[in-house]
Amino acid sequence: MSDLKNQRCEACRADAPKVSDAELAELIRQIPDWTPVVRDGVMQLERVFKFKNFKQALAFTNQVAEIAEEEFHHPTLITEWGQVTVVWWTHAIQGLHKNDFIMAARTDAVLTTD
Ligand SMILES: C[C@H](O)[C@H](O)[C@H]1CNC2=NC(N)=NC(=O)C2=N1
Repeated sequence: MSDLKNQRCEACRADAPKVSDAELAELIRQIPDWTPVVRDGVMQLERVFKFKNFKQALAFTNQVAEIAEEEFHHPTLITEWGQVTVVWWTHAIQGLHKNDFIMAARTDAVLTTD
């Protein structure tokens, strides 16, 4: 199976299944810097990226926004001085889909393509 970061999101329908516990265990190994969190009963993937200042944080935010638009799959982005919190989950299924793991890997790849 190719790396997550080289995969594309699939169109996600409301009846798409959430990842299983076994899939979660396998997929999270490929994005070790991300943490599964549950908020209001919805499982999400979260990572905090640190930067030297607000300008760098904002530039990274915009790069993540670009890939989100490319895949039409969108994160929560909290942009602050020196850090950006990125949270991925699939609203349509109120949980985690493989798309969220692909986008987390694509987010990590933004850092290495500057
Ligand atoms: C209409 C609906 O918002 C769109 O199909 C897309 C937009 N971006 C999205 N992003 C995320 N994370 N989950 C979605 O379910 C989603 N749906």
